[in-house]
Amino acid sequence: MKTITQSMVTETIKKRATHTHKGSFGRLLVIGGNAQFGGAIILTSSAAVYSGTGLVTTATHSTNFASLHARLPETMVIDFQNDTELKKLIKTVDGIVIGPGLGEDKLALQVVQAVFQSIQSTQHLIIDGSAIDLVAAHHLSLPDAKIVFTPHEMEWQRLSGIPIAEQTETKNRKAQQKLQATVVLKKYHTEIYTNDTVYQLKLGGPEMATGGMGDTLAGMIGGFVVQFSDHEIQAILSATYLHSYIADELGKTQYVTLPHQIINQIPQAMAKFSKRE
Ligand SMILES: NC(=O)C1=CN([C@@H]2O[C@H](COP(=O)(O)OP(=O)(O)OC[C@H]3O[C@@H](n4cnc5c(N)ncnc54)[C@H](OP(=O)(O)O)[C@@H]3O)[C@@H](O)[C@H]2O)[C@@H](O)CC1
Ligand SMILES: Nc1ncnc2c1ncn2[C@@H]1O[C@H](COP(=O)(O)OP(=O)(O)O)[C@@H](O)[C@H]1O
Ligand SMILES: [Mg+2]
Repeated sequence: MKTITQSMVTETIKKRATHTHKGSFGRLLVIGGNAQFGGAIILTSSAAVYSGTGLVTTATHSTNFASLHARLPETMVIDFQNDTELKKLIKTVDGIVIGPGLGEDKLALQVVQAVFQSIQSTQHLIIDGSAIDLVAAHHLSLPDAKIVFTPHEMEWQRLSGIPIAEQTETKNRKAQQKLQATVVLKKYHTEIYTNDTVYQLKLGGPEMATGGMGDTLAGMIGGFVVQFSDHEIQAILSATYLHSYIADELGKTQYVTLPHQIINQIPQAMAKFSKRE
């Protein structure tokens, strides 16, 4: 396994060119948040915006509109029950994050199917949380797109069929090859399985064990892949690194680090790494 290094992050987060505008930094659609899990999609959307994504739209349950906008006026919203609007929007974005707080009911399944039917091969698709469980439970065929799965160990067990205690590098690699997608296996010392290489994160710790921490990472990965799309794998590695780097920095003075506190620190951390040689 290759360790993810600081230099991979500095190579990714380049200084922004001057003659640019919001359209230069990616369009991302973030889908999730049912009536019960609205907080998840606020975190994912916020992480995407604070990671520098040019334009973020959130497709969620309409009960979340007011709370989402109160926390994050930078995002646009649509009702994820509106199949026609959703499919129209999918055509206009560079990437999609689907799953945080989506739930697993009939509507959630329909939303995942709509995305799988409409997405194009050039678009990034980050599949997290409930969407991973839906793929596993309904044996959904994966669309032709740049797919990244972000499971925790139990979600990976459901998706790959490998029990947590048997999730070795060899077995995980075999399952990744079968999926032909990048897998960010989240745990203490997260492992990232790509088509060529397995990477390991040597940062992060139990100060991060709070609900919403993975929802936040999904938004960061989405924001990074649409912005730094020339090097998709480096973008994924960099987002994963920064997420835990910020947590460890906060963890020097805090017993726990909350997802929204990590989100607030993303712009500063990106500036710091973009200036490092
Ligand atoms: N504020 C909000 O709106 C929030 C909304 N959320 C949304 O909720 C949805 C469901 O996601 P979920 O992760 O909470 O539930 P699920 O997939 O059943 O996993 C839990 C089970 O797996 C087990 N487990 C074993 N290893 C593990 C590991 N390394 N990491 C984690 N778990 C591990 C674990 O074991 P146990 O705790 O019993 O020891 C337990 O049995 C999803 O859409 C998500 O986005 C959350 O983000 C929270 C904040
Ligand atoms: N003990 C730990 N050490 C390192 N990282 C941790 C630890 N506990 C949780 N994390 C990190 O927090 C995140 C949890 O993801 P996930 O379980 O999907 O959260 P949620 O769905 O509640 O948002 C992952 O990035 C994981 O690596
Ligand atoms: Mg999760």
